[in-house]
Amino acid sequence: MIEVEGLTQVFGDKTVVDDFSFTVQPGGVTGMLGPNGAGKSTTMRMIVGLDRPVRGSVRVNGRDFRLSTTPLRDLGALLDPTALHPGRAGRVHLQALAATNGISRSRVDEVLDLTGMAEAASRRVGTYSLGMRQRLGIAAALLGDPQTLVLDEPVNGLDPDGVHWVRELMKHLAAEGRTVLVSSHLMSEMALTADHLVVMGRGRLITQGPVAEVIAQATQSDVLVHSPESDRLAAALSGIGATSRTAPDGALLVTNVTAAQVGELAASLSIPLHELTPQQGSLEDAFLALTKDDQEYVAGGMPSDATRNGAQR
Ligand SMILES: Nc1ncnc2c1ncn2[C@@H]1O[C@H](COP(=O)(O)OP(=O)(O)OP(=O)(O)O)[C@@H](O)[C@H]1O
Repeated sequence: MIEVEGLTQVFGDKTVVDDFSFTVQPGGVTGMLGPNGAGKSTTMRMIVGLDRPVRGSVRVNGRDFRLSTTPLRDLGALLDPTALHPGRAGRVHLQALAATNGISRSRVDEVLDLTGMAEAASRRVGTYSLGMRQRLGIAAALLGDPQTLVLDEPVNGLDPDGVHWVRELMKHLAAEGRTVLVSSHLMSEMALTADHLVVMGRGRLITQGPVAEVIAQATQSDVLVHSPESDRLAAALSGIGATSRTAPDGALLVTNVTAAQVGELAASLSIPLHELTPQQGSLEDAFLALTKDDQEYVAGGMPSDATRNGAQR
């Protein structure tokens, strides 16, 4: 378990992590989401003890991780895959880590196999692609067979096969009862991988909870209804406080009501239904809604026709 309490970090005159508290439970994958510059990496660096917070505390499995005498066994981290010695072979990098942490050489070969890096292990890290560096970083995080993992953007640079592999690996590690905290900008990936979410913006907690709850809290859920008597149904739905709007194909999109209530109401009035489908927002919808006031880096709109025409002249 990771317990973060009142964590605060200041760089210059900017408070980049601000009284941030959250808990990561074992046995599941917790996704940390936030816009660019929200403070995710800074928070992760403080969790793994690379940076000292100005205020607040972090406990990993009930203890201050910075005092650990077996750090790689307690917590495995992937933070910056580019921060590797370019002249060293991948295997040598892992062997050096293993030697300073009392981990056997055979474990190095195990994690190289596990991450698909065995063949490239004798090549210098400087020749690796970003995806290969990520795999080596994940191999290093797994070296001590740790109870807790902190992974900052682990799928960055990986091909679809690699993304799938990381997803399955994280789920597998969590199913073994480990604690897994992961950040990613890929919402579709997070929706498939995470059980819980911690959403942050401008260094502060926006919300945390199970993925379905976070999505439900931030998005409007509609019920899609197809009926040959949609006008009569819409009138009846309005009588029980639901709001309906008509889609271009004639379907009703109904809010403030469950699919079961729509079905029961239709049955009680003998209104036939051809379709009754609950529709939930996506994690991306929820993320955009939750962080809309906390985006620091907002792109300009698409070039307007006027601009494009002007450019052509
Ligand atoms: N060592 C540092 N010195 C000064 N400012 C820093 C330092 N590290 C991070 N920052 C600033 O802290 C803020 C949070 O950065 P951080 O990298 O933690 O955000 P993030 O949520 O991980 O962003 P991204 O999604 O873009 O990776 C940013 O404004 C960043 O410029």
